[in-house]
Amino acid sequence: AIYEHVADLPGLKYDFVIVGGGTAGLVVAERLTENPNFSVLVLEAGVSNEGVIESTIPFLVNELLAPNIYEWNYTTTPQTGLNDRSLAYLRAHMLGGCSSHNLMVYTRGSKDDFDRYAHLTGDPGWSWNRIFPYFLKNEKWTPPADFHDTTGQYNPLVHSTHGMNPVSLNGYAWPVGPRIVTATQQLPHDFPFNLDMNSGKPLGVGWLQSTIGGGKRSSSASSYLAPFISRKNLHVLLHAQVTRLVNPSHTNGKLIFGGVEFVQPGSSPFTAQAAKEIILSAGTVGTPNILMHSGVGSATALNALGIPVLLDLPSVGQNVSDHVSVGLSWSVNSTETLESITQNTTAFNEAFLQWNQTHTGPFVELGITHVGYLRLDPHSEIFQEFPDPSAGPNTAHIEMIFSAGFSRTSPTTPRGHFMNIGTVMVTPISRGTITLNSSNPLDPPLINPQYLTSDFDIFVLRDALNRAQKFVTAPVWKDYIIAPTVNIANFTSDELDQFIRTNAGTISHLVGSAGMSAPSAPYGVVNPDLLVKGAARLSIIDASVLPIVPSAPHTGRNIRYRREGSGPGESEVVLSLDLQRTRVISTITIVCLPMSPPLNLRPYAIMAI
Ligand SMILES: Cc1cc2nc3c(=O)[nH]c(=O)nc-3n(C[C@H](O)[C@H](O)[C@H](O)COP(=O)(O)OP(=O)(O)OC[C@H]3O[C@@H](n4cnc5c(N)ncnc54)[C@H](O)[C@@H]3O)c2cc1C
Repeated sequence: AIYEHVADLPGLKYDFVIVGGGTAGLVVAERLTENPNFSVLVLEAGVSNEGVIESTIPFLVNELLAPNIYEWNYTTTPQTGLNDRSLAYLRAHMLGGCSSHNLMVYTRGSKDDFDRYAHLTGDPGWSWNRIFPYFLKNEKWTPPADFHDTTGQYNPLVHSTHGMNPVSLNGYAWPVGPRIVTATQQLPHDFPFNLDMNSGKPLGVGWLQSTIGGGKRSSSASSYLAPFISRKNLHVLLHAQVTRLVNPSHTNGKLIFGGVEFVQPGSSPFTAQAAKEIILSAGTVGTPNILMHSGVGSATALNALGIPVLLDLPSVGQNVSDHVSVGLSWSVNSTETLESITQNTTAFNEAFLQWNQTHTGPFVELGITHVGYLRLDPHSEIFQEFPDPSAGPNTAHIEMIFSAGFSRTSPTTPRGHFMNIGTVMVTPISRGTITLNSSNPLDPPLINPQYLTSDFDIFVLRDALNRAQKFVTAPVWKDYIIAPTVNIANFTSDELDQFIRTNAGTISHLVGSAGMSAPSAPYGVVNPDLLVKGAARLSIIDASVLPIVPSAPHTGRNIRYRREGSGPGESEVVLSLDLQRTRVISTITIVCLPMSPPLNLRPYAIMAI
């Protein structure tokens, strides 16, 4: 059952208390309560997703991505890499978490990404092959809303029709879609067509797959909570903001928390008890925030704020990474673009009516038709300076998101009809932090992703924009594209950098603030079984445990590394040596490496050279 007021709960003693009813939290709540002997309480700070039409109708999601009650309404610290701009940092404040308001792009990442997690943690359970059955268990492949023939648009062999969360190809045919496929045929070397980017080998351009079924959003709330809400052993309390973990004790040298403290609006704190385990799933921002307010984090930082230190884990809140994006658009010689709806009230109302009546029409999706994954040129000069941070040769540095126009309109959106290519840097070297601003757990933490503070990251975005321009040179665009909205073709490299730093944003994929590492690693927050290091009966299950953001590839074959220096917490220098290990190609300084996983796996493997 879902409760609004703590007084309505039958009690506050459960086997498991799950902190955060978001993307991950509700999945684990469902799995645990399959066992009728387990009782589970989910504490969610936000509101219900029920009846929130903007969360159900895919096309309307943008309405949720503005300051409102469905949002934590965070802002990053000023970002030096973005010319000191602060960005809104979107985090859902509702059941289902970010799966209730994200852009529903369904990409699993590459085989390399998961194999790197396995290697980093020493746990083969994280490898692609071992995770793959869980993709299938999660995914319920569903026909698109328009029931079009999907032959040649995906590979059925890597999908499942028996999972929990409906996934589908686009259910509305924007005319730009087939043209994008033609462009891949005309420029096959640069933009090969990929039948299915969710096969573990995402390189190329393929048809978008979305967490949408029957024209409606699939979220953890719709797929993992709603069908099971009548389970007697599953209780969800809304408007319950967890402030800290309390009642600490020690058993066998391990820290155990006896309770979870939370508040409801205007209330004094309550404490829920977990007989078996406390499971943190408050997300990449929320989870480290709760840990630090509970005395788990860097002793130095906690002491400075007067928070009693219970467990010195310096990696808490460190090592965060994210995907940074910047887009280009072109006016087009067609009226069948997203603007035909977003800039026309009558058409908008008709589309709304059509969705309401039949769950068909343009509202069943976002107008993103394809996604592309590309690698930098292996001979690119940037690899003289930086080791390749991608997870391997099947992994992209660049993601491209192709849309049938502007999905959002603002006063600055030009009027007319457009095609958009969003480019995303998906293998960042920049690393940032989530830290506390005060000792009050109700104060928002400081979110500092340090976007574009590595020259590698800005290089990737420069390259990505050039690729986007290359894409529109395919003959298929001759009678379609009229002109770019911003012509960057003659920009100098410095001008291009300025364009990026002034316009780049985030696509809200922050990870790493409670990263997993091998049990023996001198950094990390959780072990590969997701139990917190140095604690018992406390686990973390959300995106904060991913030590490196999955990209959705690698030229470093010829590079070897050696570490110099490095005491815990110090910065260290990584030398890049040539294949014969006789010549230093470059050096990079990695700050806090002892608390972070290496940017590239191989340095650790061959550290001893
Ligand atoms: C706008 C946007 C677009 C995105 N687009 C995509 C996409 O297209 N495809 C994709 O794969 N990924 C996308 N992502 C990323 C993806 O949605 C997230 O990485 C993922 O949902 C994170 O899941 P999580 O379980 O870690 O955290 P969340 O889903 O954020 O869950 C955390 C939950 O904990 C709750 N919580 C936090 N603090 C507390 C507290 N103190 N007490 C109680 N409850 C608390 C929150 O309210 C929330 O419900 C997008 C994200 C955003 C924001």
